[in-house]
Amino acid sequence: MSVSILGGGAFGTALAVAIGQQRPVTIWARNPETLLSTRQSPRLPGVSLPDAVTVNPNLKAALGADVILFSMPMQSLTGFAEQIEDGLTGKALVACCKGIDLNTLRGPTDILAQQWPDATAAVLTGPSFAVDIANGLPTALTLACRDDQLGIKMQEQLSTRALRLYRTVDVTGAELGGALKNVIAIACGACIGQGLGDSARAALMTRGFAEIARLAQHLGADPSTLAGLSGFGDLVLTCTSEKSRNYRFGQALGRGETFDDDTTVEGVKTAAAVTALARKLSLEMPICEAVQNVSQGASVTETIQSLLNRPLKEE
Ligand SMILES: NC(=O)C1=CN([C@@H]2O[C@H](COP(=O)(O)OP(=O)(O)OC[C@H]3O[C@@H](n4cnc5c(N)ncnc54)[C@H](O)[C@@H]3O)[C@@H](O)[C@H]2O)C=CC1
Ligand SMILES: O=C(CO)COP(=O)(O)O
Repeated sequence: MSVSILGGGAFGTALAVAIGQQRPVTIWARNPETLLSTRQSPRLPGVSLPDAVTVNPNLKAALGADVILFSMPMQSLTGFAEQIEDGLTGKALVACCKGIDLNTLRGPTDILAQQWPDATAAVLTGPSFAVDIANGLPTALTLACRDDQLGIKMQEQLSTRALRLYRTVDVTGAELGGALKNVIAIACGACIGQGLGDSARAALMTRGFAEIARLAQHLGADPSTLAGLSGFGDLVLTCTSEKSRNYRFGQALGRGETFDDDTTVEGVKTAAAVTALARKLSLEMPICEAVQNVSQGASVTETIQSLLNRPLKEE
C-alpha cells in the first residue's frame, strides 16, 4: 500500500518523519518551498524529513497513493476536498484533523465520505504532539475505520516501532473524542490561567469528559472508545500540557493576554460547532458553551461564576 500525506504543517510533517523511518511515503504541501529546499517544515523547526520521504508538490500525483492522509486544519478540509476533481475510487482516506466543521456540523470522515462516496473514510487520532512523534518518542494512536479488514492493513502499514496504532471500527467515537477534547483543553487552560488551581482543572476535565460522552453516545459512539486513547487519553494529554496550543490559548484567555492568530487552535471553532449541535439535539453541554462564550469575548471570571452557579445535581 502506497501512502501519501496531504498537508505540510506540524502533524503532517511529523507523520511523514515517523512513517518515513520504516517505509517510503510522499508528502504534499500547499506551500512546499521550504520543505523542498530544507526538508523541514516551518511548523516543526529542527526536524528533517528522512530520505524515504518524497516531497511532491504535484497534488494529482500525491492522490495516486492507496492510502491518503488528510492533515490540514478541520475548517480547511471541506474547501480543500471540493477543489479535487478525482474520484479517489477504492482509496483509503484518513482524516488526521480534530474538529467539527462549523458550516455543516459534520466530522472529517463525513466530509471525506460525502466528497468521495466510492472511497473508504477513516480517522487517525489520539494523544500525540507532533514534536514527540517527530522526535521518535513512543506514541499510541487510534486508527478508526468501519471496514475492519482495511483497518488491519492500514494499522500494519502506518505503525512504526515508536508509533503504535490501535484499531477500532467506532469512527464516530474516535472522531468526537478528538474533536471535543480540544474544547475542554481551552477550558482547562483558562482555569489555570485564572489561577483557579489543579482541583478545579480536574473537575473541568471530568465534567468535560461527561459532556463528550453525552454527545458522542447520543450520536452512536461506543463508551469504550471514549475511555480509550482518542477520548480519555487525548483529553488528559491536552488538558495538562503546555505543549498543547488549545491549552495555551485557554491560558492566555484566563490571563487576559492575546494569542498568536496564526496558531492552529481547533477548539475555538469546534466550541461554536458543538454548541450549535448540542442545541439542535437538545443536549446540555455547559462547559463547551462556556468556552464558546469566552472565545467570543465573554468575561472568563463571570463565565466561571455562572458555571459554578448552576443548580446542584446528581453526578
Ligand atoms: N500538531 C499536533 O501536535 C497535532 C495536530 N493534530 C491535528 O492535525 C491537524 C493539523 O494541525 P497541524 O498540522 O498541527 O497544524 P499546522 O498549523 O502546523 O499546519 C496546518 C497545515 O495545513 C495547511 N493548510 C491549511 N489550509 C489548507 C488548505 N486549504 N489546503 C491545503 N493545506 C492547508 C497549512 O498550510 C499548514 O501547512 C489539526 O486538526 C490538529 O488538531 C493532531 C494531532 C497532533
Ligand atoms: O491533538 C493534539 C494532541 O493530541 C495537539 O493538541 P493541540 O492542537 O492543542 O496542540
